[in-house]
Amino acid sequence: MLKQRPFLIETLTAVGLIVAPFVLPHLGFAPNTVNRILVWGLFGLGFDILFGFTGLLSFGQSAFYGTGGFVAAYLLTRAGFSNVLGALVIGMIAAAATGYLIGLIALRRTGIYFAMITVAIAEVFFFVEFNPLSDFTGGENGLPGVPAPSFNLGFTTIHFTDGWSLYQFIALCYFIGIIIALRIVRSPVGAILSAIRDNPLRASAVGHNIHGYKLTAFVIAAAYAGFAGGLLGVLQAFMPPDAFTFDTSGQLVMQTAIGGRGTLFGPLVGATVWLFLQDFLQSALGLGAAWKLVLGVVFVLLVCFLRGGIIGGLVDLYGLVFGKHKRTEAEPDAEVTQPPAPAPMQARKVEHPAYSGPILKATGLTKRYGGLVANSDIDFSVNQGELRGIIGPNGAGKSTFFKMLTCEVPPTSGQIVFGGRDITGLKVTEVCQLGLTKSYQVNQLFTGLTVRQNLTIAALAELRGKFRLDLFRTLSGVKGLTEQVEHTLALVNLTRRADTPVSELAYGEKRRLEIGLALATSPRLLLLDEPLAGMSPRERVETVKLLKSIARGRTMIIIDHDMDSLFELVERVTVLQEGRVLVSGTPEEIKTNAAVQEAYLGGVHGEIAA
Ligand SMILES: Nc1ncnc2c1ncn2[C@@H]1O[C@H](COP(=O)(O)OP(=O)(O)OP(=O)(O)O)[C@@H](O)[C@H]1O
Repeated sequence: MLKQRPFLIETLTAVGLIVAPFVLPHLGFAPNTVNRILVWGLFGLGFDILFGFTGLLSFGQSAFYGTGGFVAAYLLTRAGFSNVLGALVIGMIAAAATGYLIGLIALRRTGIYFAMITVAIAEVFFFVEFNPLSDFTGGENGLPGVPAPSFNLGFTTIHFTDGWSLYQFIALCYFIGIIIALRIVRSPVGAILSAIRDNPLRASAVGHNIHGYKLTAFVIAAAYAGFAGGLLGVLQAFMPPDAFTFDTSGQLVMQTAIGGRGTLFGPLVGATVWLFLQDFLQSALGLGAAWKLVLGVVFVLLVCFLRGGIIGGLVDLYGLVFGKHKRTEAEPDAEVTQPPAPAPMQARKVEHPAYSGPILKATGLTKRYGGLVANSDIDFSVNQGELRGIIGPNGAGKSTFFKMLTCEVPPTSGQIVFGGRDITGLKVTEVCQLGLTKSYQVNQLFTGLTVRQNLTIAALAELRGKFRLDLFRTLSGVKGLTEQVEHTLALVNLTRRADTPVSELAYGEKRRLEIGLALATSPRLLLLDEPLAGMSPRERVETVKLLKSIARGRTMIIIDHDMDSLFELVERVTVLQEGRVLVSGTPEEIKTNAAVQEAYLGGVHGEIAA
């Protein structure tokens, strides 16, 4: 997420665009090269939102670049449409609509499969342009005669013909493009896109409809591509057929990687390097087609040694020169030993206020993995305000049971009722939205973000619901967000570490943040899967103290192997063995239960938590 320094980036961009025509000619840049760089930069703004911010690597952006470009060019050259800006906007809308339809299909898969689908889609569009639609697109001849923009102001008409004159129009388009892109990445949607890039599983588990947000990023990228494609036709007075080629998509990916992904300006910087090298090596050094060899070497070196691209490298250098304080190990955390007593956080509204039974009731819950029965015929219920512990030997089925309760995995048979509502078969996102969530046995954090940003992602899910298109709202405009995040920071004793990146946290702090992520969604029922796992004895003592303070007024179910600590925390304990409920009772009853001792000690009697 970009730092929110009001209007600094916007102002610097405006200044850069204004001085560029006075400075760049002295550096050997022709106006046409600068205009091409801006078109690529604009194309890349949307792509960076998709790739850099959301983590979706598409090789199919040429499909939308070509669609927007050819729709605009067709309107201006064959359909008698004379308003250039209007044609560009229509082209952009056509590309966005195409992006929506393609996204519905492509986003059904992730990772390499998503990338492969986008390659295939780009190829289909290329074929369609050259064959069935060649009457409209001009086939291999493209569409010549695209007019330059002009604006009639009544008393005079402004013409943006070519060179630095056309630059003014393209620079204005780029400036509007960057303003919109900055608003998007600073909005709640932008924050959630970064969370999806870092950990899609957790983003959906805290209650966000990640498919909806990914589709949004896909459509935004298509819209930018469509507008940039239209500008390409205007810039060249001709819509070239190669807009649709796979090379176009590949060049965009490489330029973004060279400049720095997740920075918005990376594609612009990458395009500058690319086009400058192209002009310089081809014309000045007379390398001809061999210039791509040099580009290839530059690309490999950059990817190997500057993983954040040129902008990422500059940011790192800035950090080094100006001595950004980097901690390698955790500072002593005085707060841990003295947990504050924050005001109780409001649990969310009860969905069925008339319902008075247990908050959670599972009946006949069974989970089979092929021939292996992980859980078998479990009947289980928890009352409002209860603190329940679950214990059992390794492989007893405890985590699987939690996964079924939170609807991460569907049960093979059985029913789960939460707050009076049958939630069997719902999605994890919906269940979290109803107020049932868990902290994970193995940390599932947003590792590229800070502690505060992590908790913000979780709190946004509760405050905004699973999907909302507030693309132009700021995070500070989300009512109650700051309070909820600050409150959760205090609850898990991470206030002093709020702006620390997750990668710099000590293990115990990461475990507390893991619990914090679940807490920040204000759950009505909180499940904690081995919250003490992997902690040192000191961290355990502190975390138990912390859990006691969190537990006040909440309904919680806790799995842990540390029975001393667990028995200190909970009122009742359920013991699982070989996927079945062995027994339930108070900690005292469980400690002395012969069957439990048998399960743990293989028949050697004695108190298990002595
Ligand atoms: N996705 C899966 N596919 C196949 N088998 C699985 C899967 N998940 C769990 N199991 C099996 O189900 C059984 C119960 O596993 P589970 O992780 O629920 O136990 P657990 O009580 O949480 O164990 P631990 O205390 O070691 O975390 C184990 O035999 C495990 O190997």
